[in-house]
Amino acid sequence: MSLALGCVADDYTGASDLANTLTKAGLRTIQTIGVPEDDRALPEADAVVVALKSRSIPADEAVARSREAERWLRARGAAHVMFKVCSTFDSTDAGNIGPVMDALREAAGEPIALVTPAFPETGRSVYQGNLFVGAVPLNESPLKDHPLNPMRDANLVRVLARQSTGAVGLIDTATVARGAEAVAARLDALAEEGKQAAIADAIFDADLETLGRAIVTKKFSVGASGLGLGLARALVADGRGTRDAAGAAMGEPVGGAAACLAGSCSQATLQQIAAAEAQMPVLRLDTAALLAGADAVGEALAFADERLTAGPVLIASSANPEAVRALQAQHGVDAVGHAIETALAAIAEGLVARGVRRLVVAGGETSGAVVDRLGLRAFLLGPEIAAGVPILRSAGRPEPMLLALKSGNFGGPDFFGRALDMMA
Ligand SMILES: Nc1ncnc2c1ncn2[C@@H]1O[C@H](COP(=O)(O)OP(=O)(O)O)[C@@H](O)[C@H]1O
Ligand SMILES: O=C(O)[C@@H](O)C(=O)COP(=O)(O)O
Repeated sequence: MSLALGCVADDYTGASDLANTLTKAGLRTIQTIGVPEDDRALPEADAVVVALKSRSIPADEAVARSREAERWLRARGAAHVMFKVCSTFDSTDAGNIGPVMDALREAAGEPIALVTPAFPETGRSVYQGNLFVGAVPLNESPLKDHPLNPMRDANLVRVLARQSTGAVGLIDTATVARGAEAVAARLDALAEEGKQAAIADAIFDADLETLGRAIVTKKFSVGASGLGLGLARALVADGRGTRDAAGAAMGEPVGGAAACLAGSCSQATLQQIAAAEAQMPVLRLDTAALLAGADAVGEALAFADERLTAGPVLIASSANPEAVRALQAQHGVDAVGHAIETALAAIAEGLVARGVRRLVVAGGETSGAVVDRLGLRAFLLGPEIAAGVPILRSAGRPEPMLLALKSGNFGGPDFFGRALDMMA
């Protein structure tokens, strides 16, 4: 396998989002869960996205896992490795974007890393270093209430500087408008000044194409799906792609029952759960009772047992920001997140034991817990359900499964119904 592009993603939904973008742009892409144990089990690909669950773990562990993934990708020919972070730059001042970026940049031997989370297709744009979510700055968006990493500063030069050991500069929109050579020159100039990272403005896909052309010959970058798009288009223009890569891996229907799980508390997911009430039975977990030791998993599986033969069910822990804060104040942020993720993963395992073969999961950390519990190791890319959310087909499992791992913030109000229709 000689890869045109290698990617290390800090969560599983983010990895499937990026793999979807690369596939649509013309790179045959595989998503692996962690570093694969055996290369021979993987089909030929132009790009591999190694998905890690490293966004909210201690920084030194995130660095170690990311370095291992980067070494694996380089050994398979990836001259450029992109570190995939969230388009809303989800992180805390302790990391993990800064520490992982510092370590991978140094390993690549690059003096400076270009960084941009812009993803115009989903409304994420960067102007003068400030990240906008739709029409509002990041700190005024629903991300200000994220249960694990509330984002309270839209200025990414500042945010990244607090996490990185190096100084951070800016490649502004006027420079990007002058083209790839101007971007490359500005990157060199910032490196000369001693900057080790540069936030790059990008508002439209054309800006990301410029950035992709400017850095495709460098060894390392940091971004969300938009930068993946820019890099993929530059590589395809260079003859490194595959025609008809998109949606090719959907395969035969997998049959079995279908279900949805939601652990995301994002505004988009809360609306999607409300809309799903009209389409399927919905169980809202009693999270206070779960934290107090009640058998929420047993109750959820009993709920599913009574209904699964008639059609899909949705089981959700999701709650509004006030309820999330109240539970966290009582038990602590980490304990709440861990207990709920563990319960949803156990419910997923129970559902699969009951014949579920098509599973939709909302939430990045939640998807990580579920996929790990199910022991899934790699995915092939099927068609796109909504921007940033593809259908995934499990690889290397005797009985294949279809999954959709939805970033909390992605998808329209009808997401769950639409995903189930497309996975039928
Ligand atoms: N009712 C709740 N109260 C507090 N935390 C919750 C609740 N439901 C889920 N969580 C936790 O919130 C976090 C949501 O993160 P994640 O799954 O990554 O969603 P998103 O994709 O929206 O970021 C998880 O750790 C999850 O366990
Ligand atoms: O870039 C994005 O917005 C997504 O790909 C992503 O990383 C999803 O993270 P979650 O919202 O935590 O699922």
